[in-house]
Amino acid sequence: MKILSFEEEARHLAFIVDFLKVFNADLKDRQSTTTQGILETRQDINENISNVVDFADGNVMEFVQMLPEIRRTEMNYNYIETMRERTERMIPKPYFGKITVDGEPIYIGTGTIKNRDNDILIYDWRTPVASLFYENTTGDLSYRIPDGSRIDATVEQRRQFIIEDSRLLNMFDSDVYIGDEILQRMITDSSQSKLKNIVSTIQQEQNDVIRLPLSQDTLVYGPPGSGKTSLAMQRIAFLLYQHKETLNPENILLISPNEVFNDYLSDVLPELGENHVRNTTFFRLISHFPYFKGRHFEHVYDNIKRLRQDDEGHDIYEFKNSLEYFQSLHGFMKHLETDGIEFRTLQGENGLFATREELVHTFYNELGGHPISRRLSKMQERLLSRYTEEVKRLTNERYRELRDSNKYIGEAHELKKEAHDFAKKQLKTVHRQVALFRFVHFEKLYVNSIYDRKFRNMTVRSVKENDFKYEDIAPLLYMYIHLLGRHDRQIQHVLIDEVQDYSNIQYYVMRHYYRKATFTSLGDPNQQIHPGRKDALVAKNHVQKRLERSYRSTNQINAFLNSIIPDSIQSASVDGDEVQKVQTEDELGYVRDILRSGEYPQVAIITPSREAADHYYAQLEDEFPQMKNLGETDTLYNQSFIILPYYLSKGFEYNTVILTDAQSYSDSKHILYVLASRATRHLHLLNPTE
Ligand SMILES: Nc1ncnc2c1ncn2[C@@H]1O[C@H](COP(=O)(O)OP(=O)(O)OP(=O)(O)O)[C@@H](O)[C@H]1O
Repeated sequence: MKILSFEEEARHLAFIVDFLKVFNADLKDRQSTTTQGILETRQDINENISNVVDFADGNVMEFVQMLPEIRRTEMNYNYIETMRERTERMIPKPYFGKITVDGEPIYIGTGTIKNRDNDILIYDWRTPVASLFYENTTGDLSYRIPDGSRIDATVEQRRQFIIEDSRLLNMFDSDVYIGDEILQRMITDSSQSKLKNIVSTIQQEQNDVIRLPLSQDTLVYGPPGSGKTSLAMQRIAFLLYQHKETLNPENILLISPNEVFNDYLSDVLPELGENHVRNTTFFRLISHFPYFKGRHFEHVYDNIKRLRQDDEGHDIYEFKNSLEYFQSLHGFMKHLETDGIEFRTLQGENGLFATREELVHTFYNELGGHPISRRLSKMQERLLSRYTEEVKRLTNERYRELRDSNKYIGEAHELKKEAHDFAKKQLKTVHRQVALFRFVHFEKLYVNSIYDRKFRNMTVRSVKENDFKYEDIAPLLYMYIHLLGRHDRQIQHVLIDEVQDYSNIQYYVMRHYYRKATFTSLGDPNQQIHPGRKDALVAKNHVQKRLERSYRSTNQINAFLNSIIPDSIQSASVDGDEVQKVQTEDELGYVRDILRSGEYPQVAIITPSREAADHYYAQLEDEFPQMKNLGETDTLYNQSFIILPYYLSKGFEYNTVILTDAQSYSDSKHILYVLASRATRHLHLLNPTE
């Protein structure tokens, strides 16, 4: 094996860059020819084959004959577009690593590039063989291929490159340096405020998770900064690559703690060559079901605030999220097969449409042999046809009235229309109730499922006042999804970030709704900021992985985190400033000085409440127009100066974090832990408890 010198590697890079540039220019040419081709074919269709396809004319055949050609041209166009985008993206940094495997050099980058002879010049990081790079060592190793078997290989050399603007700046052989120089460099690089693409420095324990099979449910726990979110992104990119033929971005869903995550996704995925992955929050699940339209549910942020202020709400929150209630809910729903179902009486403007008793009778006596979801859909069918009949009957009745009364003049068809509109209006509410399954009284069922009297009465009040709490969402959805058999059919893989925020019942709502999907769930029990206690997640049949090392914050910040929760973090980071604990009468003045100093590229001011955030913003916005006051539904986080209430800061990181009024977190070490771990370099705590 020949070991290339720095100069030889630089020459190789120059050759690859030239190749990519020529390839890119060629693709651009081909793109314009293909666009022209598509335009000409379209024009041809327009001119020569009439728009109104006429079977008698025989031009249908002509059109059909052209279809494969059109499809081929469009596929060709898509291929050219992908490759053009890929080469353009890769010119400044074609690859970041190299391994020599059984004598053959393999360069690794963010996409595969082949020459005209089909030789691979650069391997996509997601190819099976590239996995060897992430073993972070040399010697006799093996890698897994898609059919699950393993191939033995000897890695003779592992090299990392620093390439910027198409120039080789440095290179490291991992067997020469102890530790990972590039990782250190990446960690210390605070110039970027965006979530980074960590593809060049994925660590072995992270690589293991990224490359787990799609069919595998996985639960990953790891301390703050251990790369869980980054890993989720890399895993999405990996799965999409490995299952190109069967998996599209629309088949993957990321469930994250807040809306701001959209921005994160759009930062990283395109760099990895992927886009259009769907992102949602648990709260947004309710909007999938029109049944719940008009019901007011407390948002998770308000829930956290309320529980922190008020001891009263804890009991019921904990009860509704407990495994015990969840298990009893199963029993309750099973029992509904034979007894206990609740319906609403349906009442039109013109009188009774269907009584509760009648519906119960149909459910148990006429349809009792079917599973519940089938019974309910059959009932809906029947009620809808009764509705149609009733509209007909009412229309005729009204028509006769109109016709016979000498008050109304008009043609017969006008009177008929008026009569029909009248009939529909009379039954509008009924129709809505039937269409949305509101004849099933889910709220009452929910109340009945609560065996504790005190909690049941409290829930009755919430239902009456249309003031549902955050903890009501999961049981209601769970019942709804189960009893009606509602499932999403498109999503094949779900990634849940911050999974510690969900109770078992919430988790299983997501599992059941996305029934066709496997899950990668990532979190950290130490970052549970909800004031209520929760049982540990029961993750049956999940592979459980633990990440140990943390890459985000300086050793000093990590030591501070360990002082809050002992032994919670293994720092794989660098040294920085001491954590600043400041007692001051003038917090605003302190913050202002930091912002004015110009020393900090990105500062997050984290406040204990929305009101405090608004107050700071009002005081600072004139002097610092680049400042952003992050709102609850904002999707923009990437700002040099940002103010945000503590509950919005989950999952993100900022170069400098200032915690104002830090003593307000003395009730929860977990909150303090989460907030402090947002800082990558500098952490200032204003007025913490001593
Ligand atoms: N292998 C790696 N190479 C370089 N940087 C890394 C690596 N893994 C993680 N990081 C960096 O560490 C930081 C934290 O990563 P990330 O946000 O994914 O962690 P997390 O586990 O989701 O944290 P939290 O639990 O606090 O939300 C990011 O800046 C990320 O780029």
